[in-house]
Amino acid sequence: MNSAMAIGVSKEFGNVTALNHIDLSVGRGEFVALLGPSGCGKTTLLRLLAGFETPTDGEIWINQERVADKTRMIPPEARRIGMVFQSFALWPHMTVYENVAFPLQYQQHVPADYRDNPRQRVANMLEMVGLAGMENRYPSQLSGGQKQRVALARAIVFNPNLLLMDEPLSSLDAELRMQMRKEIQHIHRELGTAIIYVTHDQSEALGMADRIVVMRGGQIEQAGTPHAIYYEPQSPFVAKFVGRSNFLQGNWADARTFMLANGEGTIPIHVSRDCSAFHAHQVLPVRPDQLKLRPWEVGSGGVLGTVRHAQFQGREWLYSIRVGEEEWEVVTDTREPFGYDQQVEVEVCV
Ligand SMILES: Nc1ncnc2c1ncn2[C@@H]1O[C@H](COP(=O)(O)OP(=O)(O)OP(=O)(O)O)[C@@H](O)[C@H]1O
Repeated sequence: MNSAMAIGVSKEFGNVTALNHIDLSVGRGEFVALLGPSGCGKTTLLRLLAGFETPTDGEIWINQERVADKTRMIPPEARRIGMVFQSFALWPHMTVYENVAFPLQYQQHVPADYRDNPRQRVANMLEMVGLAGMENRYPSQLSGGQKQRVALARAIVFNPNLLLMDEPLSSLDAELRMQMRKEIQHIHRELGTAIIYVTHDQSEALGMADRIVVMRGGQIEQAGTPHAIYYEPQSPFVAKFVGRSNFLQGNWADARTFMLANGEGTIPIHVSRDCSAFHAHQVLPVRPDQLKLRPWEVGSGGVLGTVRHAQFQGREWLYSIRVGEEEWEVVTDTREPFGYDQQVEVEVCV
């Protein structure tokens, strides 16, 4: 069962192709993050799902119903979806109560009990987002974090099947963002509502989503679990865009053996995952935490590196290691730090 589907969806604005044949399916209760650089089409896809735009081609399905194609369009209020935007979009002349209760009047699929007892329902929602008792305040009397909680309560009050969130935390400060992430996860667990969450912040996507859809130039570049996106990127773009990557230079001897160019000779690296997307580039993508350091021992036959920079980060050390002509980034939790110019053996664990 799906909460939302885009089938072959394209969207053109004049001669700009914002989306190019997108296929996306979001399961019941699934938390999907749309991640990608500015202009890749994330917001356009969300607006098509919401019903603010019509696709140029393809179909949109919400809750097993075809809600849009190039000839027909079911309006947003009939789609049973809640929405939260970066800008909060609260009505300034309405109290918190009136803002949150509003969808109970204008949405088309509202359980009768909520429509008949809006006070109780709004109070429950405000409690869920940590704003119990604030019904009579106006938006101008709230902090940024509180406004976004009101927007969240308003988005979920009518029991939507799908929640669309467009960069909901990007106007909040760093500490509040971390706190709100937990609250969004909590709400997701409590309600079991499917969420499609647009962000260009990879740590939000990695930290919260069940599945990440990485977009680029109006297309889906890769979709998968946060773990798969991070450790099994299928293109140089994903390897660079999500987290940091070293691209080790060498040659692919076969599908699982990368011959690392190391000074005069080569060192074979056995790779346990599919890296076929990188064969043509003759590189091996390696995360900074997939490299391990040891003091160098003559005759070890390993990869020789020299420490160029070392930064203490609290729980871990961040190193730049010179290997031949390249500089690799390494993150380790080694207790005994390595010093500047020290020779180390670098183990590649992929
Ligand atoms: N109403 C519009 N008219 C013309 N072009 C548009 C319109 N809306 C979006 N675009 C273009 O479509 C492309 C995708 O835009 P979109 O807003 O979906 O990207 P995004 O990934 O959400 O970017 P950001 O992270 O900066 O918000 C961009 O090239 C944008 O300029």
